[in-house]
Amino acid sequence: MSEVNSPGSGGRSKVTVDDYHAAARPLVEPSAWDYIDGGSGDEATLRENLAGYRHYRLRPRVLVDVSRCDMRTTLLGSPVALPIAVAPTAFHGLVTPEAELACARAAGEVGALMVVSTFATTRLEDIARVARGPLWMQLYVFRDRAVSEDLVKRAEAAGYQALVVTVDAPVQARRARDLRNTFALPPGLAPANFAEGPADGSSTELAHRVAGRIDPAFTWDDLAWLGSLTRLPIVLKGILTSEDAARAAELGVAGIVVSNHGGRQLDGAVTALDALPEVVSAVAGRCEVLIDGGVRRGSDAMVALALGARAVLVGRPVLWGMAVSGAEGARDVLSILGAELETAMALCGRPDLASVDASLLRPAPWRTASGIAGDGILPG
Ligand SMILES: Cc1cc2nc3c(=O)[nH]c(=O)nc-3n(C[C@H](O)[C@H](O)[C@H](O)COP(=O)(O)O)c2cc1C
Ligand SMILES: O=C(O)C(=O)c1ccccc1
Repeated sequence: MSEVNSPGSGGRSKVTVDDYHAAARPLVEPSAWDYIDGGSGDEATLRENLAGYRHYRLRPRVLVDVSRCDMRTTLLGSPVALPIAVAPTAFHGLVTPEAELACARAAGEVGALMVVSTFATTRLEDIARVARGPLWMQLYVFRDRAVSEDLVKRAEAAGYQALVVTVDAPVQARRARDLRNTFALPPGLAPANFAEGPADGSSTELAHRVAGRIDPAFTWDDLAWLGSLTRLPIVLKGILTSEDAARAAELGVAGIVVSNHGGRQLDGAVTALDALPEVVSAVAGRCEVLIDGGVRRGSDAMVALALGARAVLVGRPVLWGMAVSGAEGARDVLSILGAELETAMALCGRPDLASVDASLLRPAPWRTASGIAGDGILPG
């Protein structure tokens, strides 16, 4: 039983990821809350990311021995206890003083992979020191290539096992909440991985100052340069089409994260869940395919796995957990998702990840009837 139980309440107060969402809100400074919770444009894609998981119904099989459900897998060769990983999110210091160290400890305790953001508020070496599970380093490629090169070398030296290059943010989207709030990091908080400190806590319009250093001219042709810097496998995060997925696979990337950046970049973009089948089919097993955006239940993760994802990443929920109770809260959020996935697999008669396949799903009836998607929505 978790320590996050409030004493005398007669039970656990937070048993779902949404419970953490509600509990975190009053604990986070309002402009930081908007930065975390918000999206771009009309936030249509942000909403769709959640709604998209309701487009499927489950086809449970029964009389299968589910006395033990095995959620273990590997991600680019690293063993993990569950196919649910921590997405890279900037500035963990906004939600807990232990910042990324809390997150790394939580991921380690549950045996999950953590992807560390370029804009972490803790040095990547310090995160590696407390980590007990695999770490991947998320990379933005900057106009000043020497800054990115330094990050790559340091990540490799510190034992990170892959580079996750984010490709859906050549420019920062307009996020109305942040613009209205003139969102800035509080004094004393800054990205920790740049020697020269690209933004100090007192700067206004932080996102633009920091994101303005990202090189909008970075293209496919530059990936060879990146590959020449490192022996780490390269994962591209933010792919949403079969065309780009095929191109990535041809270039030999090790993985793809199908993602619309949690509805924070291109508003109106397809959901990652909708894009997943075409990406899986285009790469045809040549690289690993992960997905993120809107996973709030273990059963959501199961749907993504059934559509061909090897793992899902979760972003905001981990931040909510940390806002409530640091490492303990993040661990509880990941544990809740793991327990829900395990239960869903058992109730579907799928005792291991290999048995979580497209036969588990059918489109929700309204979705077929409305003609939004009928034939061809499911792979195979
Ligand atoms: C507060 C916040 C900061 C983020 N920072 C980064 C980042 O630095 N690099 C990156 O590639 N993605 C970043 N993302 C996107 C996440 O990696 C992920 O794609 C998204 O949060 C997944 O959606 P979810 O929050 O619904 O799980 C960020 C997301 C949030 C919410
Ligand atoms: O906020 C984000 O989603 C993000 O990816 C980002 C981009 C630049 C600086 C900090 C975070």
